[in-house]
Amino acid sequence: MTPPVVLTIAATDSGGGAGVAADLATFAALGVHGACVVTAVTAQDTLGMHAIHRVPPEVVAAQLNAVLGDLPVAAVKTGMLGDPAVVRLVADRCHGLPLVVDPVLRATTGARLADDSVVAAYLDALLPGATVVTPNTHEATVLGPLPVPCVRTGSETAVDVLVHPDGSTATIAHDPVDTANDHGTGCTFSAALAAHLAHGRELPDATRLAGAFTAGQLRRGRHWNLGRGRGPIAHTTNEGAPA
Ligand SMILES: Nc1ncnc2c1ncn2[C@@H]1O[C@H](COP(=O)(O)OP(=O)(O)OP(=O)(O)O)[C@@H](O)[C@H]1O
Ligand SMILES: Cc1ncc(COP(=O)(O)O)c(N)n1
Repeated sequence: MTPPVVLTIAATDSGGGAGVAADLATFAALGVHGACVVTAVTAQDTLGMHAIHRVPPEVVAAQLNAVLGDLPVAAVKTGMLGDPAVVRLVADRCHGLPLVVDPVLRATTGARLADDSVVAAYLDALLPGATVVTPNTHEATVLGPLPVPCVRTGSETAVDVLVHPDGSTATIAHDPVDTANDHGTGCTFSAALAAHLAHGRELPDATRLAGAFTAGQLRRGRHWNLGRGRGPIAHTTNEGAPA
């Protein structure tokens, strides 16, 4: 059967932990075809961010035209956008589709990935038309209350709270995993959420399944030894390499 298509609009991470690499691996694991629109190229490893090269907005627009003009996109996920013009462009092209916005403002390693103009564009243009927003604790503080559903993800506590615009909440708890290999966790969660929405699941169900998948991948990679810093969450689902 032809799989649903999910589009990620995000940046690359040369270390393969976060961004587009995490999203496409998650899509493959969850049975959807992944398309990708690249917003920036980052030189990054488990220790930190070394360089960021933004893709010009007109090239981001050309990628969006190519994907949206050809593929039957069932859901979209956004990661690092990094430029207010790109935030507005994504709002213009993607509102109306199931849209998961992971409002990436800084990396776990501390690097700032969005300035005040990007935050303003999120609040003004992109977030109001999102299906769901997935801020971590820091992002939720910066963005404040939102007019759309949010999943406030619980780094390390593994307790996620789905907050509806009317203030009602649903709490979803997973078994916490004790690990330092968590680079790319938020990307994995938001990509999994988009994949489950593309499969037709309702938001509460998709949220629960995305959290369970992410916790499972953290567990899978908890003893891995990749890099000298915070290692990546597992992006494989089958370590059975050819014999
Ligand atoms: N230690 C952990 N054990 C189990 N689940 C976890 C753990 N840390 C995070 N999670 C789960 O992973 C998902 C993503 O949450 P998290 O808060 O880490 O995102 P994030 O802070 O946006 O990540 P990132 O900093 O990578 O962008 C949530 O479902 C959360 O409950
Ligand atoms: C390209 C890119 N996208 C997103 C993140 C955030 O992920 P994390 O918080 O795990 O560093 C990142 N570091 N790099």
